[in-house]
Amino acid sequence: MSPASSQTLRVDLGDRSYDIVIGSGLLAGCGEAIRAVSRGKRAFIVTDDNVAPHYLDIVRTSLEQAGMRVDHAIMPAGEQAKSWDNLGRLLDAMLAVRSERKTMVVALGGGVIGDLAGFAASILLRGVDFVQVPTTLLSQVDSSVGGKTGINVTQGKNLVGTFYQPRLVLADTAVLRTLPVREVLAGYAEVAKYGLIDDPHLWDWLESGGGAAIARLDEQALQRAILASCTAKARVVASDERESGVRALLNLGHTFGHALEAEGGYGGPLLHGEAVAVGMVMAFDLSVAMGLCPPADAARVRAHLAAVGLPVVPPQVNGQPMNAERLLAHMASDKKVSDGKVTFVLAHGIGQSILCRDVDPPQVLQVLQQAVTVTT
Ligand SMILES: NC(=O)c1ccc[n+]([C@@H]2O[C@H](COP(=O)([O-])OP(=O)(O)OC[C@H]3O[C@@H](n4cnc5c(N)ncnc54)[C@H](O)[C@@H]3O)[C@@H](O)[C@H]2O)c1
Ligand SMILES: O=C(O)C(=O)C[C@@H](O)[C@H](O)[C@H](O)COP(=O)(O)O
Ligand SMILES: [Zn+2]
Repeated sequence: MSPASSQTLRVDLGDRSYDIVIGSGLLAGCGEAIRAVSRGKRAFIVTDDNVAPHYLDIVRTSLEQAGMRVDHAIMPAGEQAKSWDNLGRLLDAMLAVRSERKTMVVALGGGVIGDLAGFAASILLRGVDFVQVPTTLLSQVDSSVGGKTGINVTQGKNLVGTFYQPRLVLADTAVLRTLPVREVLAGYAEVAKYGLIDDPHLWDWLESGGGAAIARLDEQALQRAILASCTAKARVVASDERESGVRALLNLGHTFGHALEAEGGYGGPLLHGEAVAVGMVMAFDLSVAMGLCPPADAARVRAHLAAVGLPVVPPQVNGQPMNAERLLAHMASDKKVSDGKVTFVLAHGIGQSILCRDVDPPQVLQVLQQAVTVTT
């Protein structure tokens, strides 16, 4: 199945361990690989209406050639698909074709489809297996690995969901050729995140041309970025699957970012990766304000993300700057809140992220106020 150039990583979770296969041109042979980890001979593909015209047939045909019966559902594209309504519709569609306990759910799409289909798989018939076939850079470097599934609700981002690991991840870099540039850059923000958390060499490479190479979809650069990100994520997930400690570092930029997404409206002005880019800049600004991080490192983060074409300040909404107090209020629903206090992911510098509970809300507010003012 795997083209000669593919690479395989393992996520080590005992009897729930699984492979991440990374390579160009994997889709055509995905049926055999999925059949090999399936308990039965049925598959249910979940995809969206942008991905379906490009890749549904090739995946369906490959699964059928591997001897599987295939059903599918096509969800609306975009962040708004991660909702109660769409979860209900998807479960109805799965039940309408009498999906069985041995049916394999195939999440064919970006992080939205992965999160939604993974959540549906985790509760359908009290849990059926699923595989991730990520089709965006963001999902190949981050969301397809680690088993976080979920939807957005009125109270906040990803607040309802499960930890539920896939049986296999197949990341075919060839599918990134049809991805809009803006989406490539949004995925790039999560790659940069891995450099900023604990891999200064990755960051140096990104800054010194690796980032530009990824943005123009250079194959070697893509594979290096996906491999580095997935290796880091697999290691963290294996040691702290349910985020009782170190996994929270993968949330760098997300406490701010999720607040920006919630305030802008899901499917609003910022894609998830864009919100993470702005959020990482804010996390570094807060680290500087708290005397934890040299200002030069925060300046490098801002300059590099801006240079590749990512936003580094919050956008305006309906011609108005975002409201800093409201952004702060959104942070109170962060999943890293305990005893009423948010644990922030801050940094001593590039590649030196830390978890910090001793953060003064007024200091956070000041960083937010400064950031929203820049947009006016
Ligand atoms: N579970 C996790 O660990 C985790 C990690 C990071 C992000 N996420 C979640 O992932 C979501 C963001 O995922 P995303 O950035 O992949 O967005 P997405 O799933 O919305 O995909 C982005 C857009 O690209 C289109 N698309 C996908 N693949 C394509 C292709 N190959 N060619 C052309 N168009 C294609 C989609 O239809 C969509 O319009 C957010 O909801 C975020 O919360 C989850
Ligand atoms: O896998 C993780 O852990 C992450 O934090 C990865 C993030 O990129 C991702 O956006 C995740 O969904 C955020 O998790 P949440 O628990 O804050 O919703
Ligand atoms: Zn993320």
